[in-house]
Amino acid sequence: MSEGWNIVCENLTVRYGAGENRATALMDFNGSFIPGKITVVFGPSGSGKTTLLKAVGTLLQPTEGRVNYNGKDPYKMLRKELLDLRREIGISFQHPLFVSQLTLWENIELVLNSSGKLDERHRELAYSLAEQLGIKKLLSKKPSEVSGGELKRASIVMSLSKDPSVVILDEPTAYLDEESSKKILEVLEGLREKGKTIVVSTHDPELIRVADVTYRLRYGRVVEARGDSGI
Ligand SMILES: Nc1ncnc2c1ncn2[C@@H]1O[C@H](COP(=O)(O)OP(=O)(O)OP(=O)(O)O)[C@@H](O)[C@H]1O
Repeated sequence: MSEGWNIVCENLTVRYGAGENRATALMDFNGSFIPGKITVVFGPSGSGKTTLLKAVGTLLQPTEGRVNYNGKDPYKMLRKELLDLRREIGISFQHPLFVSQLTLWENIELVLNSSGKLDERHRELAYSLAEQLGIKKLLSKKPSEVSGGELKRASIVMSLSKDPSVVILDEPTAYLDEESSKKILEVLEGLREKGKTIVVSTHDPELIRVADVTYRLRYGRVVEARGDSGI
């Protein structure tokens, strides 16, 4: 499957902690993420961007409200159905997770394998993404042997090489120089052309500029929504 999914959030609320420590990170988020559009979530640090991306990415069950993938709530799916859906979601978070004993390439293969996509087509896709993002020569290195920015780009290759229908990237251009950020934008524009559903959080004005739809968050609430997010 390569086309994107329609993701619709209804009154999505996420609270962390319990008792006196209970805090609302996301409040009543209503919005959608649609195929062939780059949807950007931005706002100050702590405004709930990562929380929203995790909830949309099926990694954090909302306290209230719903996420719908083509009309179905992943948090109510049977395990097998949820695992199949997760194979079609490529996520890269701010602090990338790698197995430290493995090379970058082995880490990429690990992700492909766990998605049932360890084949030539996906290996080639990984190589071409690595080339596009300027890290192909580093694939034989271990995570500790490359810079933070290089690791960030490797993590984006890792999440995209399985050719997911839904792409969720948390601050993909953070800590990157202008040239690397531009390459990430080009990758995102290519994914948009392919009709993927693209969800990105950022502080980067350039990324906000190329977005089709934007949600600005403040204290866990949407304070401004722009673009056509209708389905
Ligand atoms: N696991 C957690 N337990 C308790 N509180 C949390 C947890 N994760 C996040 N928070 C809190 O929830 C709020 C939203 O955090 P979140 O990481 O979603 O913000 P953000 O907009 O992504 O911030 P940044 O731009 O700094 O990455 C913050 O107040 C944060 O301290």
